[in-house]
Amino acid sequence: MEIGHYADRERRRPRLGHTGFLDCVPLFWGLARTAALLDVDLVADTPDRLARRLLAGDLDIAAVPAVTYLRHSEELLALPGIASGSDGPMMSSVLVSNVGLDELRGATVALAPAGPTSRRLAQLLLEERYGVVSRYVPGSRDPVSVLRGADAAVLFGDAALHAAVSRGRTPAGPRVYDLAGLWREWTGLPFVFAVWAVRREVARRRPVAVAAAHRGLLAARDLARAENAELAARTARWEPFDVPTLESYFGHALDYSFGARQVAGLAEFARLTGHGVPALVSGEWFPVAGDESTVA
Ligand SMILES: C=C(O[C@@H]1C=C(C(=O)O)C=C[C@H]1O)C(=O)O
Repeated sequence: MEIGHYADRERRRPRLGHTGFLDCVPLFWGLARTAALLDVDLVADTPDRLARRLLAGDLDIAAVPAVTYLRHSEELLALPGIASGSDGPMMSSVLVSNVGLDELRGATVALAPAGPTSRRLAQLLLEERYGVVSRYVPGSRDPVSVLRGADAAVLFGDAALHAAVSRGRTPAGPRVYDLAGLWREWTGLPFVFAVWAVRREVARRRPVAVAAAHRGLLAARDLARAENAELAARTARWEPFDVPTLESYFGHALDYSFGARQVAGLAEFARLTGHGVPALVSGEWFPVAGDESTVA
């Protein structure tokens, strides 16, 4: 009887951490429809906890906040070709505010828990683009109550999308500023909120499994893009967003590319926030999926 086989760590599916927000839904769609879902263990958690769990060895590959990746690029490698960001307004990372941005000097800004990149981007824009120094306090994830006790608040994920969509319908409410949109206007570059990262140690020990998961993610992304209308219609049955909103969010606002322009955007963010520029800028990625000679 092969009891040893059952417990063999190397046969374990790669544990893949995702945020559980709508920005990962197209990937589930593609992973399910290509059957690559059978080759990974999906684990949902908040972006900051995914990063902690990846670094602690509790996950093998995960979508981690860009700021965490920049801080830990010695332990992590980014998978090429895929990230979560946008080249213009993203809709799911926003600053909601009772006043204009240049009126936020000395004002209280509530920062969403669990989304360190959105928080850092908002602070960077306020301080460096608008010359505004505000008082930052911990915020909540509830778009309805988040402005109680604060003049403005950073939201990300589905709560931000909700705020962005409501603003279009009830223009009398608080203003909603799209953080990636403001970044794009300021720098001319796309913004990367999360990269898919693997621990270097896992990449060394299990290159074939990591390459297969990487290929699975790329194929899932491409299939979801090709089937966007159907994806939006199926998702709208369960989410508080209508089909046109989801079609536009999945198909236009979200950008899963991670090529030269996105790397330039990430490098610029690293420079402006005082992080070292990550090695991937000089071409250090996990070996590209599909190139079996580099992963055998
Ligand atoms: C804006 C989004 O990106 C999220 C924002 C993150 C951050 O601010 O650190 C991290 C992961 C992303 O999933 C979103 O999920 O909608």
